[in-house]
Amino acid sequence: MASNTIEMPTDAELLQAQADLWRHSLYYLTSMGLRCAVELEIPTTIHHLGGVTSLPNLMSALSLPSVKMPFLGRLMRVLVTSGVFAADNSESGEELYRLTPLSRVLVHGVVADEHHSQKYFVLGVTSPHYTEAALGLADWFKKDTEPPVPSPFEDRYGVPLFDEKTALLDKELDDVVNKGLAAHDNLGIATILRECGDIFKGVESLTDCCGGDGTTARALVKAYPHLKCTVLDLPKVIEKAPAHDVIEFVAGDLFHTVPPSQAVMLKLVLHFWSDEDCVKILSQCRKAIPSREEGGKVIIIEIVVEPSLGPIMFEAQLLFDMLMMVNTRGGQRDEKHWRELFMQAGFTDYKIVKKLGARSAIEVYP
Ligand SMILES: C[S@+](CC[C@H](N)C(=O)[O-])C[C@H]1O[C@@H](n2cnc3c(N)ncnc32)[C@H](O)[C@@H]1O
Repeated sequence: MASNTIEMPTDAELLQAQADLWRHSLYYLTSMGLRCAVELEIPTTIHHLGGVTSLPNLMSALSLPSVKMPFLGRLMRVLVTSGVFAADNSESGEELYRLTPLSRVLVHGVVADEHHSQKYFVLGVTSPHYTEAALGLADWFKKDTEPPVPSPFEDRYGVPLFDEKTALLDKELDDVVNKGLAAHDNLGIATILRECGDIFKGVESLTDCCGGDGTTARALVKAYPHLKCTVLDLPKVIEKAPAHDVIEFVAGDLFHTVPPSQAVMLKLVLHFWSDEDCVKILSQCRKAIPSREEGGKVIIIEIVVEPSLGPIMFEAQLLFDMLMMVNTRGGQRDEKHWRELFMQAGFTDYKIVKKLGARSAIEVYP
């Protein structure tokens, strides 16, 4: 029977609970502080100032009114605590702010092969549309809907995210999320090649499914010049892809057909799709490759949810899963879940070849 009394924590537990409650209820202010830093272009400005700056120099480089200096100091203090920036003191005792690896990936406008500024990822995921969709979670849970269950985003706005119709909802949002998606997806191919390039060794031909404008394919053929690489994407994307003398661009729909190759790659594709759709996509990929003996395999780069990666990576994976739950019909899967999808699509075996931070490289065999 429900009791109307509650066991009270000790004073020490109560004080800790209060602090934890503040942190968890207020973490959205960390996100908004990060968004503010990106909107003000603080990472790019510190980069232009040589990678290190004092608060007064940052104020003047940002052209902010001097009355706001103490407030900027408070914002920077939170962002230093969350690892976005680093701080130390100069010999004269003045506080200096520096870029960290995190803020370096937020520097915009730098021309370098491997650099893809994550500015638009931050602006997309902290946008009013995303946050409003998340605010509707409780109402969404109460709604009894026939499968396939629309995401809270789709439920709130009547159109899915990353869809032709998203631009009709809000052109600016569509633009930001597409740029954010491209930046997020592109961050990584150089690391993949360095950390587990062996998965491409000996592969004669490869189809990069949903390969966009061919950024990944160009990096692959540069590293493996013998590789015959095909990029499959929707016609509207392929139309705009820059031509390449080795890479073949094919306009099509991966639910209908995948151009045949010895290996097919699905890099950050399946987490957008429901289980049913993933099985359809994987089945098309299986049809496109030869037997395992002939080197046939599907290469998947995705999150494999796993607590053993440690609390920070695990939390990042779970938050990314919540992002997918709120905004798409997809999600992040653990190994058991992946195995079920591979077997349902008719594959016989798989191997997690390498863990790459919060993501993994998986080979799936027919
Ligand atoms: C998140 S995925 C791309 C990830 C990409 N492989 C990467 O790592 O950079 C987004 C891409 O999928 C493409 N796409 C979406 N639906 C598709 C479909 N049915 N057939 C082929 N491509 C599709 C989109 O046009 C977009 O270029």
